[in-house]
Amino acid sequence: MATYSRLPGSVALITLHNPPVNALSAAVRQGIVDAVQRALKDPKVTSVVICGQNGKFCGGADIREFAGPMLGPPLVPMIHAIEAVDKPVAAAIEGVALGGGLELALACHYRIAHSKAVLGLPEVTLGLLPGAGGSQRLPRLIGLTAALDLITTGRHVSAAEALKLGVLDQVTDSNAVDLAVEFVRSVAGQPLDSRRLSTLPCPCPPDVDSLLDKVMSKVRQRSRGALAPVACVRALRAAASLPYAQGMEKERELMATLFNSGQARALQYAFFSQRVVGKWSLPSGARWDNSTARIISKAAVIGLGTMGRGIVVALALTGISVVAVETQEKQLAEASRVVPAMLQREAGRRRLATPPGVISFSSNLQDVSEVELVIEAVFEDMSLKLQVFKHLSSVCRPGTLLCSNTSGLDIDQLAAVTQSPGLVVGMHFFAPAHVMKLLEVVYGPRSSPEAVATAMQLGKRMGKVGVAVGNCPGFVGNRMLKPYLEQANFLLEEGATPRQVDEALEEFGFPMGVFRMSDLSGLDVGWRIRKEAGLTGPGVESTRTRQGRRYSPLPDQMCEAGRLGQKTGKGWYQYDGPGGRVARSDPWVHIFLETYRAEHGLVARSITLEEILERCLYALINEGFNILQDAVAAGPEDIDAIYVFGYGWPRHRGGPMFHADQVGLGRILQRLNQHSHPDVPHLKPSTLLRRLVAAGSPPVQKWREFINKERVHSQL
Ligand SMILES: CCC/C=C/C(=O)SCCNC(=O)CCNC(=O)[C@H](O)C(C)(C)COP(=O)([O-])OP(=O)([O-])OC[C@H]1O[C@@H](n2cnc3c(N)ncnc32)[C@H](O)[C@@H]1OP(=O)([O-])[O-]
Repeated sequence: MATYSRLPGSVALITLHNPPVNALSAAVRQGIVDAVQRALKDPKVTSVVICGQNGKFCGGADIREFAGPMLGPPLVPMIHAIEAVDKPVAAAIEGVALGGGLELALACHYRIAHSKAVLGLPEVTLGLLPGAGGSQRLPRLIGLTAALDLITTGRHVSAAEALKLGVLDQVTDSNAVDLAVEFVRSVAGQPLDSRRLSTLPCPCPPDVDSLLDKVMSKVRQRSRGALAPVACVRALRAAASLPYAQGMEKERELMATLFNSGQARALQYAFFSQRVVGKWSLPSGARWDNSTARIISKAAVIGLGTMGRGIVVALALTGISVVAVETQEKQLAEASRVVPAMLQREAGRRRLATPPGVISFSSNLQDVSEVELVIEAVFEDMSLKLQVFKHLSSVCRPGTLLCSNTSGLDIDQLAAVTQSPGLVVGMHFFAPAHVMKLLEVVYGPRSSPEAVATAMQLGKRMGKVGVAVGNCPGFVGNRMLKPYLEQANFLLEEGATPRQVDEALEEFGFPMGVFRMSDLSGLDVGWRIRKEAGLTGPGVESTRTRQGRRYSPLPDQMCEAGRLGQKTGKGWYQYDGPGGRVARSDPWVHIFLETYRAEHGLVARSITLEEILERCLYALINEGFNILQDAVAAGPEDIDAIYVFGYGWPRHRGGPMFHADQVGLGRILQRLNQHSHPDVPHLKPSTLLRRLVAAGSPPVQKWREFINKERVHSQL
């Protein structure tokens, strides 16, 4: 709702009440409509201030209402009515003015904000556009070029930047509501025509068409099939070329198309998934709201390879003092040189004046004795990690949390060699660790709630999306990746080319197909893991069935030929040289594949794009169902957040489990059955998938409840 009060000196104060962010729910909209009417009718009122309760102006339209029928007064006429008021109206912005919240402020005649406020039109990130006049008013206020940037990226801006752009009239370090009240009193009675943004022309650069074309091609390239950024550019083209009323008509038309698109539903689901994963729970009953996190101020990182360096930077950026340890002198010297520069660069990118944390470098493990938390990031080798954990357990003071950045090794085994297994968790970062948003927090059967809470809290401080997952080989992300990679290799055996597979996946929306990705991360990473698993290496017979399952030796043979990817200038593609980035098809690979097929008596067949997507994606999704069944992930949102934030799954497709829901569980089951083969266990449909289909394929939002019920009745 919204409350109305009259302050001394003829100012009406309208306060939005809808915790936690005063979203514009039906009740709030009704409250605003009523309060504005009251202010208009009251002859003693000469000016109006709109603010939000509890230091938050407004977080925009109530996203939860999007799923149901539209109730209450619509937003657009409400906003028009505010602009039309003939008494000065000011928005007093504290906390946030986002989406519909900023659109509400743009309808006001003046905008005054607290210096810590954050503003933006992030609708594009929810698959929408600023459809309450924002796409038409903002460019009229700050010019087309700046509006294109804000609206197509959805980025949040600080009050200082908003003031510079011209979004705000004043910024204060003290109380924004008090200042706004004082301000509107001072302008009462003054003409308002020039303050009504809908009446102003849109300031455009002379080469407006070429600017719009350039931005359109940039958003198409960046967003790979996402509809909303394209619609945003179209709405801004209308603002630049049409009178306001016609621009609004275009905005309405575009919004209607977006609103009913599957992409908007997927992006809104992704928004809520990101919040659901913060409310973690463990099978023991420990949860985010009954476990206490420790506040870490001093940490250590062991191992300064690529991952370790990124983790040091991520920690230092939060203001934590970091002891960075590397026992190899050459690597230590290089890290001491590179890490401070990385930190400076990242601090600059985040607009921090100075990097807040202090880093000390050491080659001596003894130097970590005083820290509160250690993150081990040494080479992915179990015996080495066990040695490090044993050593840490004796060097660190009692109570120190010991974390491993392993990408899939057994956390419980590491915990077992320490004196306090309860204080051991996995903190699986993604490269580059100071940039990528995902953090898998891996708990073993003995990890304490405090250790999980601390790792999750630390992840949040670092700006990560932390997802608590159970301990199993590969955890969630890499466990699901395995069948996906496997299918991609099988497709090559059967007649596809790396480019064909990659193009299908890139068209689906991944920033990079599986083979380009593999070239980027290095083919030797998987090779080492397969050697450790006894799947390849000296003495292993070169057959296409290993350990009782279909196996493709193709990637091993690539490594044996020295083709390790970008770092060697050759992999599934060829590059200009070692470290080259531009992938070109390589005739060598085609001959290699033909020779391989001939040797194994395989006849290449033509493979459709549909088959490529089905085999790669449904194998991955099927493993997701197994993961839910095994309770390694608490719900589909956890898996989807992992894939969206760590594995390049297109956000406008919600995540693999959301995608399965959209495609239809019955169809996924039927296609898995069709592609299934006795020696490819990953394609054998999971029991959970079968049970969901048998239960009538409930929507993804109901799966958590379904799984819990099935578990109680021991059906899973
Ligand atoms: C014609 C239409 C045109 C207009 C379209 C729009 O305006 S589209 C909208 C454009 N606006 C946006 O895109 C802004 C979206 N919101 C945000 O970006 C952030 O929430 C924040 C920066 C406002 C606060 O960050 P923070 O880290 O301090 O907190 P937090 O993120 O953890 O959220 C706390 C709780 O609030 C909930 N909730 C939040 N916003 C909304 C909402 N609009 N609605 C409903 N609920 C919302 C959130 O789910 C969570 O609930 P839970 O889990 O406790 O039950």
